[in-house]
Amino acid sequence: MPPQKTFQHLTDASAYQKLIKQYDVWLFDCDGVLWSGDDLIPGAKEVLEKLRGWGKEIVFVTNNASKSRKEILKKFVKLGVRADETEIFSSSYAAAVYLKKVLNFPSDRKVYVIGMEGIEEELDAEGIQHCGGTAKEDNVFLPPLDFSTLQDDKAIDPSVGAVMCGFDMHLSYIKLAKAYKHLTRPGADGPAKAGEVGGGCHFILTNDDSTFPARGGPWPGAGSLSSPLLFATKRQPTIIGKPHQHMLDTILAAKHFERSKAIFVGDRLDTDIDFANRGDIASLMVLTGISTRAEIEGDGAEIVPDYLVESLGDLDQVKEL
Ligand SMILES: O=C(O)[C@H](O)[C@H](O)COP(=O)(O)O
Ligand SMILES: [Mg+2]
Repeated sequence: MPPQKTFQHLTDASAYQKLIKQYDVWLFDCDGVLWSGDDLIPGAKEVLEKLRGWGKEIVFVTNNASKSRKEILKKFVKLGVRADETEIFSSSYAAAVYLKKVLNFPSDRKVYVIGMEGIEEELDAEGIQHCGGTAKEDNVFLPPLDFSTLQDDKAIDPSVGAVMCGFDMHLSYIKLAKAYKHLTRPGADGPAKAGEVGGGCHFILTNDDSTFPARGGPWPGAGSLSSPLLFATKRQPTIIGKPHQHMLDTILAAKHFERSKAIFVGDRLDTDIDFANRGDIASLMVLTGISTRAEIEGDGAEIVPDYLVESLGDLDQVKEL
């Protein structure tokens, strides 16, 4: 058995200073690191400003697909945190890029969305047609045990060539039922082809976080919302967000940094820290989100960061480099 990985718990200004000196590229998870819902983590804004002032490159990497990069940028502005759209990588963006650039998704096919504006706006930006999502007709409740409207020819659109599932606070039976029908029609396992009616239908999850950190949380996350579809269809989806490779590919296509000089700051072991570990990027865990210190201690710990601090705000104790 390989020896258990250990982490360094950093607790004072000189340890934080040494860490900052060591890494030139700082990648930040958002929910649970910079903010929790709409509440900024104390000190996070100040630390980001200091890192910029010391010439560090900043990148934001979020699995949150509820917003597009443009909308995430608005959130940064609202919270008074400096950011640029080119620094933001969301799973909604990475998923749209994956469809366009990796799958060459045909322009005459549509994506059926379980999700919110974030996914729709990123699909629009890539020129990909979509339905479901926030469309009025799919944001209603069906009368109990009444499947009649789903029999309508228009209900199950054969031009759909992919189902994309992300965080959706208006998840409903109608959306699950339509997505299920697309994913299980004859030949759905294959790729979507141009000019075809029905046939292949890709199954894509923006991310599969089990829980979501926000005030009063954790709450069920995007992965919990897509699980009924996995259960019903027995299909294995392609998952885009952290810890999966597609997210790293999307970042590296735009940012060309040396991995040995980069560090990823995250609150969640099975997404952020695993993402960094798999990608040969150093990892710093904070305790302001989902995962706990108990999970990285002891023999049973499977995913362990390189460093631990209580909160990103602690690094604000560093006054100069
Ligand atoms: O359910 C979700 O989508 C996730 O919990 C959440 O949005 C993760 O965001 P991150 O921590 O990667 O910023
Ligand atoms: Mg997080």
